[in-house]
Amino acid sequence: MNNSNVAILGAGNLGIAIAEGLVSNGQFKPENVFVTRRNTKSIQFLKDKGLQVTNSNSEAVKQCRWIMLCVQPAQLDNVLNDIKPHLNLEQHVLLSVITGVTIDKIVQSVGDFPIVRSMPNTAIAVQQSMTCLAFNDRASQVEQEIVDIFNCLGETLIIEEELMAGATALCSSGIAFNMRFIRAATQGGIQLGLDAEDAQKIAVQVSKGASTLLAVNESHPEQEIDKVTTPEGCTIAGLNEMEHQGLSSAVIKGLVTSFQRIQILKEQREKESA
Ligand SMILES: NC(=O)C1=CN([C@@H]2O[C@H](COP(=O)(O)OP(=O)(O)OC[C@H]3O[C@@H](n4cnc5c(N)ncnc54)[C@H](OP(=O)(O)O)[C@@H]3O)[C@@H](O)[C@H]2O)C=CC1
Ligand SMILES: O=C(O)[C@@H]1CCC=N1
Repeated sequence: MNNSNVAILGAGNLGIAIAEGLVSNGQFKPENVFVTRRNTKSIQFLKDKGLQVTNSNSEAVKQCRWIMLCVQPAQLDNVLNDIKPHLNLEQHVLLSVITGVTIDKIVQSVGDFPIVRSMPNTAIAVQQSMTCLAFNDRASQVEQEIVDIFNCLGETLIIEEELMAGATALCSSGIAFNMRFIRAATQGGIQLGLDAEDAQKIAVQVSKGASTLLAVNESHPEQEIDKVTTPEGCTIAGLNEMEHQGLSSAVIKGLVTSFQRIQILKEQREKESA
C-alpha cells in the first residue's frame, strides 16, 4: 500500500471526471490512481493515460489509502460488501460522493471508519468544481489533507451533513441547470442571426464573465445587473420579460424539486433495505 494512492470505485461520469482532475493538475501521478468498474473496456482510455484500471474493488482497496465511492446509490451495498473484509482503520479513509447516502449508513455497513461525504460536480475534471464536504469525527484528523486535495480541483466548502441534499441540487445538479441556461441563450442568439458556433462562444464567455465579476468583486448579482440596465434600454426590457415568463421562479422551483427528489429516493432506498 502506498499512502499516495487513491482508489476511485465506480469510474462512471463523475468517477472519470475526478480521476482526470486529480491527474491533470499533477496532484496525483497516473500510476497512483486506481479506477474500477465492472466493464473496464469503457475506461481503457484511462489505462492508456497510465492510470491503474481494474474490475476488482478489493485489489484497488488493498493498494490505496483514499477510497472514493463513486457508484450509483443502488450499487453501493455491493461495493461495500466487496471491500469490507479488506478495510483497516490504520490505512483507509472513505470518501463518498453518493447522493442521499449518509455517513451513518456507511458506518452501519463497514464500521466506524474515517468517512467524508463530498459533493463535487463534473467540472472537477477541469479543476473548476465546487465541492461541499462533511466529515465524521474519525475523519477530522485528515480534514486538512482532504480540503487540500479538493482545493486543487476548484473551490471547497465544509458544511453540516444535513445540508448535503441542498448542496447536491445547487452544486452538483447545478452544472446541468447552468448548461441549460447557456444552451437556451445560444438558441436565442441563433434566432437573432448569429451562427451556432459564434452564439455558443458568446454565451459561454458571458457566463464565465458574470461568474468572475461576482467572484472577484464579491458583489451581489443585483449590483452588477444595475450597471447593465440602462433606463428605458434593451437589457431591462429583456430581463423584465424573462421574469414575466418566470425565470427566477423556474430556477427556484427546479432546485426545490431536485432537493425533494433526493429525499424521496433516500426514503425509498431505506424502506427497501429495512
Ligand atoms: N454525475 C454527477 O455529476 C454527480 C454524481 N454524483 C453521485 O455520484 C455517483 C455516480 O454518479 P455517476 O458517475 O453519474 O454514475 P455512473 O452510472 O456514470 O457511474 C457509476 C459507475 O459505477 C460502476 N459500477 C457499478 N457497480 C460497480 C461495482 N460493483 N464495482 C465497481 N464499479 C461499479 C459502473 O460501471 P460498470 O457498470 O461498468 O460497473 C458505472 O460506471 C452517484 O451516486 C451520484 O449520486 C454526485 C455528484 C455529481
Ligand atoms: O442526478 C443525480 O442524481 C446525480 C446527483 C447530482 C448530480 N447527478
